Formats: sequence, structure tokens, C-alpha cells
Amino acid sequence: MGVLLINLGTPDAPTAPAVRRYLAEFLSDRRVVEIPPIAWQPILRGIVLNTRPKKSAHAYGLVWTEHGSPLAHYTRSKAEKLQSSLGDGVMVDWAMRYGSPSIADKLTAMMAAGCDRILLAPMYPQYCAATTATANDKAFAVLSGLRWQPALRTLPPYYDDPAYIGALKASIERAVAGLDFAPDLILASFHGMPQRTLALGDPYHCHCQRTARLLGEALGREVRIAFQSRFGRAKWLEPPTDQVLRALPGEGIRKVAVVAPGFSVDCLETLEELAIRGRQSFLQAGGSDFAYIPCLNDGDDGIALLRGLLARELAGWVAPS
Ligand SMILES: C=CC1=C(C)c2cc3[nH]c(cc4nc(cc5[nH]c(cc1n2)c(C)c5CCC(=O)O)C(CCC(=O)O)=C4C)c(C)c3C=C
Ligand SMILES: [Fe+2]
Ligand SMILES: [Fe+2]
Repeated sequence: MGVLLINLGTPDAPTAPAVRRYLAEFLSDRRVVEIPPIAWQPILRGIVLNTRPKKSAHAYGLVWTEHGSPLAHYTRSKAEKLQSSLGDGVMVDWAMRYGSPSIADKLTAMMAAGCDRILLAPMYPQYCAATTATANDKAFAVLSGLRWQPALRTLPPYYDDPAYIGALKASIERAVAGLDFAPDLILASFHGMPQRTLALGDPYHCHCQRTARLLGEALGREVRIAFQSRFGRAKWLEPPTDQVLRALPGEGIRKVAVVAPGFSVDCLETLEELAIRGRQSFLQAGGSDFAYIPCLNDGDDGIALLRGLLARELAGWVAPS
């Protein structure tokens, strides 16, 4: 019996060549960039991969840790803590959709260790074709080459699960209690997506809206939603986080706490885009106090949440110790 936590992927080093390799794989995924390859690949190879890696490598350098990329470090730590929590009856491991460790290598190792039933757990509370579906696609593609396949289950999105909302509420309340100011507003920033994916039926936008609404109800205060990390020229989900942060002081909101509930662990998009650049935008626009509240990461709230979700999905396969 195995559980494979799957996250997005990250470069092996904060250098332009490593970021280039990572972006080449990531941005060639047709679940991520839905432009026909004949039109997109020349733009990707001719422009994006010649300009973005240097800029992004600099940004990665600002958040890189002694354990490597924060995304990989926290994902690994989550898997190790869940292994202890779920016990010897279940093998818990982790993989990345892009780069390493690969889904193919980890699934192969799990099968070699005797796992004939595997729960795939994409680490995304809100379902999105560009994240959840492509992670599962990759695992199914590995199985398509096997004569003797293991049985598979996939972790459903958990954007409205009371345990998820409860874990976010506890972590936000604890973080806010430790601040030396009282925030006028909690801003929930989710990764953006092209607007057209909403019209095409992707539930991601609705899942984000529902998470933010339930979180506001649980906290008993306004939680405003925004979408970050715009990529490319198409229209993205609105409002953009950086614009909201720049507009808040004009509304009289001068103390803000920003949280990123759509990211299971901190990464470039939260630590650099929100905690560094978001802070600058807000303070330059006249804000007085800014706090970035970390993701659930490998903290007790996050581990207890995932343990519960995984145990539920493993029901009938195993009784965790
Ligand atoms: C949490 C959900 C995510 C969605 C939805 C998502 C969609 C999406 N992203 C890009 C382009 C980029 N994303 C990048 C980094 C990145 N994205 C997510 C998560 C989601 N992306 C994470 C967790 C990360 C961080 C990775 C890390 O190493 O820390 C990047 C790379 C960084 C950069 O150069 O800015 C790009 C590019 C698109 C196009 C997209 C949907 C269509
Ligand atoms: Fe992204
Ligand atoms: Fe970004």
C-alpha cells in the first residue's frame, strides 16, 4: 500500500540553466499552456526560455534555503511526517510533476517495494486541470506502459472540507495573535489562471471563491480574494493580487495580513512574490504594516489535516495504525 504526494516541481538549483530546464518541461505541458504547440513552441524556445530563466533564477536565489528549494523541502518533510503518522502499513513518498524526483521513478520504486495499491495525492486543495489533472495524467501515463498495474486512487480536491478550513483558521488565528499589529484585512491570494479556463469548465475559480468565503465565515471577518502570478498576455482571473495590495491604502486599509490558502507549502510564488514583492507594493502605496502568513507547510495543523484526508481515502484498503 502506498501514498504518493505529488507537487508541482521546482528547479534543482537557483541558476538560469536549471530554471531553463524546469521551465522548458513545465511550460511545454499542454494542460498548462493551452496554445497549439506549433504556435507556442517557437515563442517558448525563442523568447520565454531566453528571457525568463535569468529573472526567475534571481528570484529563486532570494528564497533558496540550506535544504534547497522551499517547495521541495516542505514537500519532502510532509511526506516524512506523514509516514511516521500513518505507520508501517502504508509507504508514503513524494514526487514532482516536473523535474525531480519524478513520478515515474517514485511509482516504480513503490511497486518494487510491493505496493499493489497506490493513492495519488496531488497537493492542491482546489482542483485545476493545470495542476491536479496533469499530476494524475503523468501517473496514468506511467501505468499505461505496464502489463501488471497496481490499483490506483486519487485524492479529491478538499477546498471546502471542514478540516481544511479549520486548519487554515487555526494557523491564521495563531499567526495574527503573534503580530505586533491588528490587521484591518486578511487578503487570500490564490495562484491565477487564464480567465478562459473558467468558461471552459475548470472549477478552479469556484473552488478558490468557496475556500475564501468559508474561511471568512470561520474567522468571522472579511477575507478578500485575489489572484497572483499572472503569466503571458491573456486575460487572467481577477482581481490581481499586486493591484489589490496597491489599492488597499487608498481605501483606508493600512494594515494587512496576506495568506495563500491554495498553496499547500511555501514556494517561490508565496515567499518572493507575496512576502517580498507584495510587501513592497503595499508599503510603497502607503500601507503601514504588512504580514505574510506562512502556508500550512509541515506544521502540526497541516500534517493532521492530510493524515485525516489520506486515511479517509485509504478506507477499505488499510486501517492506519
Ligand atoms: C497552486 C496552483 C497553481 C496553479 C493553478 C498554477 C498555474 C499556472 N502557473 C503557471 C506558470 C508558472 N508557475 C510557476 C511557479 C509555480 N506555480 C505553482 C502553482 C500553481 N501554478 C507553484 C507552487 C509554483 C512554484 C514553484 C517553485 O519552484 O517554488 C512558474 C515558475 C516560476 C516563474 O518563472 O515565475 C511559472 C512560469 C501557469 C502558466 C499556470 C496556468 C496556466
Ligand atoms: Fe504556477
Ligand atoms: Fe511568480
